[in-house]
Amino acid sequence: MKFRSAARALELARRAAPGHVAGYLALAALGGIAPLAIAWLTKAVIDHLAAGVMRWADVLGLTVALGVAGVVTALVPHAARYLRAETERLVTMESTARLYAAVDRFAGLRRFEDPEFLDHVQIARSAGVTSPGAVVDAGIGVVRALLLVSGFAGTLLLLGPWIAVAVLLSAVPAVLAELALSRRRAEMVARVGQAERRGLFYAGLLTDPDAAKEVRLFGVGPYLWRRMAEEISTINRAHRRIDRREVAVQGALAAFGAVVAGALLLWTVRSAVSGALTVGDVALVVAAVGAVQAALAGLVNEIVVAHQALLLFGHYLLVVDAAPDLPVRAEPRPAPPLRQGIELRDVWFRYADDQPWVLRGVNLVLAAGASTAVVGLNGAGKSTLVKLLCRLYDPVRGAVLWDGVDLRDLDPADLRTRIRAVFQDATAFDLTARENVAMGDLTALHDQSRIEGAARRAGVHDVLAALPQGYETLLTRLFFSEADREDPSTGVVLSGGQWQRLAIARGLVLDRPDLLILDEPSSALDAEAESEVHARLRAHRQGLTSLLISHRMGVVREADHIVVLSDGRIAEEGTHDDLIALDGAYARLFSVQAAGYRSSAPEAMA
Ligand SMILES: Nc1ncnc2c1ncn2[C@@H]1O[C@H](COP(=O)(O)OP(=O)(O)OP(=O)(O)O)[C@@H](O)[C@H]1O
Repeated sequence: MKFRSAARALELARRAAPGHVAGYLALAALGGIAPLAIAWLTKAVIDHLAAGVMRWADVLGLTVALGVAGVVTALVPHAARYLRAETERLVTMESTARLYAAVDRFAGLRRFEDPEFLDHVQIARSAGVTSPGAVVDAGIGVVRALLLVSGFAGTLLLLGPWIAVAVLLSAVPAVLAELALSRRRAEMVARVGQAERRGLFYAGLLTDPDAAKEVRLFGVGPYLWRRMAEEISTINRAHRRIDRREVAVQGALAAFGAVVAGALLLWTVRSAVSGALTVGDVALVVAAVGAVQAALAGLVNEIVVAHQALLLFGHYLLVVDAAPDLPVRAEPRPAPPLRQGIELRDVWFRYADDQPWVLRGVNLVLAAGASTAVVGLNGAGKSTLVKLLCRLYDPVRGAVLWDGVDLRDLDPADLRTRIRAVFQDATAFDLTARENVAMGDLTALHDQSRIEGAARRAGVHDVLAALPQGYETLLTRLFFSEADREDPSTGVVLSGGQWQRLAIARGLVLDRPDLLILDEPSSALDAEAESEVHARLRAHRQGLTSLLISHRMGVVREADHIVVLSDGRIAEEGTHDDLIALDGAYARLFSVQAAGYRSSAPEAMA
């Protein structure tokens, strides 16, 4: 599993920065060989000097070579650092692009409501995208350390086989102990992952502009901070336990390494005194023992880093490789313009197998060119119906048919070019007014007449045109544009109703969608604005296939066809007059609202 992940990380790096990876690898190899060359050259120079040969010509070549090796050793880390940073940047760019492309490919909403999957996304976004770079870096570090170890171990082998064996064996406990520690650390990281995410959640709340007013007014800041501190303490306790174990284990290993090095030094000096080794050999052994021990420690460290990076990369791969959340046919049919209508045929839906049914056998036809309105109490399933029409979910049973063709047979992206919706909880993008409107159809981004036309239909043009930079004004105080750099106070915050009109403009920027969905489009508007916006929408919807969801019965009554949804079933349907004559749920809802409007204020308050 780990090997497959490592191969994926390397493949990603090879694609993102082939030249940089090759250059970094070459420099790392040079960095692994240069110390060996220096050790051997030093030994040769010392041996010449110790033999009493004082002719400059004899040692000139060696000294120059030593100088060159020294310069290479000095320069390599700097060049390698640059290549390493550049490789990491390019690889992270590629992995980030792949991650967000993969997330964007999920055609539905299921993945975004699965907490376990969201955990993977959170780790993939933060550490996961940098992990392939870390894997490559650690891999190259392993190559360098292996070159160093094998070069110096070979050298020691020449001087006395048992020295090499002793030094290598002395590293075995270190390797095993470090790997065990790394495993423990990885387990700990997985264990505290929840606490870390919760800590981030509290930190986000404490600094979130949207939450700021309630946090302040209700005075819940200290409570949130205490909850965050509890999470941080949990994380710290887990880290502290591992750190203490590491100090104990690494201290013991360092002492053991020093004892082995000391014993070898004693033996080497004694061998030199007895004439079995030269003075140069002593220098070589000292250099080799230090280098092998340092390189083995480096090797273990790189393996540990690679191991942890691969664990994080595992979360990244889970997201990138996740199966589509909605099945899409291998060769989906393009969605044709709507001719007859959309039919929900015996549609059953629930959000998860262990949750109650939200829609229970809904049969409904949205006739092409007609306006349909859906009413019902809170939680009746109206917004869920909208999500099925946009194919953000598939029905659990039954089907939604577009001119008789199951939505599951159509290309979701193609289908969505035919549908526009104004959602109840439309997004306020921290972008300019122009971009906020154009999000409904990006082909209109630079088409002022289309942007303005949509804004006029939604009754928000005058507001947007009067902003400090008109449609180019940023609708946020979180950022400032280049034009505003000197005057960040020009970022504008719209009111709730103005945002809602802007969301309507977004829904109308595509001129004639095949289906226009309006899910509570006017809940934040004042009474005057509401009737004005609905008059415009009515005019715009003439001849369009539209679906309106609203609790405002005065608006609903205008629809060609009205459906009452109750507890996931269609309880009543017909025209306003039909339903009033039926004297059922619709008539009751209508008369309750009408009575509310008619009653005088003091009575209503009583
Ligand atoms: N993403 C979700 N996951 C699980 N349950 C959900 C989800 N969205 C909605 N529900 C549940 O489905 C039911 C229907 O919700 P829905 O939003 O469709 O109702 P609605 O008729 O639009 O209500 P309202 O008038 O309050 O907007 C509710 O019980 C709600 O709790």
